[in-house]
Amino acid sequence: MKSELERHCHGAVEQYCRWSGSTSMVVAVSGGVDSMVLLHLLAKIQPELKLNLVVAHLEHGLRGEESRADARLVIQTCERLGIPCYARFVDEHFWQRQAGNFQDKARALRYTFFRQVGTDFFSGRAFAIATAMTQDDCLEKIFMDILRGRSLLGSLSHQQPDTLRPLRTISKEALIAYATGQQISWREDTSNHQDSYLRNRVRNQLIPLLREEFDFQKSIQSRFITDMEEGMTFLSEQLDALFASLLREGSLRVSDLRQLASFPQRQICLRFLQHHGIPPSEEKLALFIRLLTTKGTRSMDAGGGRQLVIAYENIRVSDHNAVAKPVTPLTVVSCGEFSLNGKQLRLTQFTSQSEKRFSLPANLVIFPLIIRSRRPGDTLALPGGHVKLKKALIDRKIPRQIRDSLVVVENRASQIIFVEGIGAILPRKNCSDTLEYTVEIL
Ligand SMILES: Nc1ncnc2c1ncn2[C@@H]1O[C@H](COP(=O)(O)OP(=O)(O)OP(=O)(O)O)[C@@H](O)[C@H]1O
Repeated sequence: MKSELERHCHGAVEQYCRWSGSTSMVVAVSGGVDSMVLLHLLAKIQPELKLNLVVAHLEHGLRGEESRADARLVIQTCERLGIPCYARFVDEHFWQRQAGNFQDKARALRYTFFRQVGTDFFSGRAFAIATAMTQDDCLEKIFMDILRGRSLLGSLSHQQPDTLRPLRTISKEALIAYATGQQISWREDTSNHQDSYLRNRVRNQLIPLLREEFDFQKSIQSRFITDMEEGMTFLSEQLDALFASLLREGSLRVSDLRQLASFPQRQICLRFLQHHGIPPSEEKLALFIRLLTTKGTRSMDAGGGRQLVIAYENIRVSDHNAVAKPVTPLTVVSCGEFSLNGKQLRLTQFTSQSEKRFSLPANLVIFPLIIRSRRPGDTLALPGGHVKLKKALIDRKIPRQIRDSLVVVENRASQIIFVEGIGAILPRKNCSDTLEYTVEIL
């Protein structure tokens, strides 16, 4: 007979697997009661739902013997349950080199590690990260975001679609009762009792004070909170979809952003920075939004040697170093993957069309091909007639700064058959041959 908690977990995980189409999971286990219960619950339902589980534990290296004992408990429990476990031990000196909010840094480090474990263990196949966030954690997060003036979109929406939180409607009290009843061992993090972090002060002082006046169980389950959660999740998904519809070959149009109201405009800018792996900040976002209203070619430093460039009303991110770095000419006699000044060109003998992959008919792929930068006088044979490459790049609104670094592919008959940023150059609309090639810049 399954207990109520087991039934709940089974239902939540089954629903997630059906929705995502994947049964592979990285279970984030800290050794605390919440995640130890999650681990046992998932181990219990593993055979029925055919789950592929791997555990990830990050030892922050800040609580000496205490945190090493947490890691040992997680590793030993996994051995007993027959679940593979990856533990990463962080050197305490690592933290001395880190500036900014420690809790935010630690969280970012944990998620990078969880994703790395999943990518390695599941060899690039889709997987979810399962964490043991509880109802109490949700409430704490909402309070913290309000108090710090942060967007509630993060704490109230179900966040990234690759994250599973089957216990988010369960109280910590219920998890402790389950762990005690099932004799599940867990570790107490003594730093949770120290009030040096805002989160602990919210947990240890603010919440108990409010608990005297309010029934939290009722508040969390209230229509108001569930409406807010569902509303924020819906909004988040809509914004993701809007962003996906506006993004073209990694860039956005200023005119599309200008049409948006201030909230969605900010959210799309935020997603654009995240899409390019640029850590967003209030200052970067403010500058980005200011650039939308100025004229001409403009740019801002995005950090990490990268630049956000707006040219011809097209917004893209470029590498400082890659700007105008010409391609060293290369002659190729077969398909393959070729390194060109920090970029890779892949030429394969199958058809696969997508935003970044371009099909070339076999009658144009006459080896040897020359891969190079543009040259003065380069001309493209297009269905409407011959066009100077320079003009085609201007028409395509490709910024001047990057034109010399674009990859151009020429065949043995001295015909240009591909230009990065433009795509395949086909002289006739329908010039496909039976055998096709695919060219792609990575
Ligand atoms: N050191 C750790 N190693 C592995 N997993 C951890 C670790 N710390 C936290 N977790 C996982 O993250 C869950 C939530 O922990 P906590 O609320 O402290 O972190 P959070 O990152 O702010 O929360 P969330 O990611 O769920 O929004 C834990 O229940 C556990 O599943």
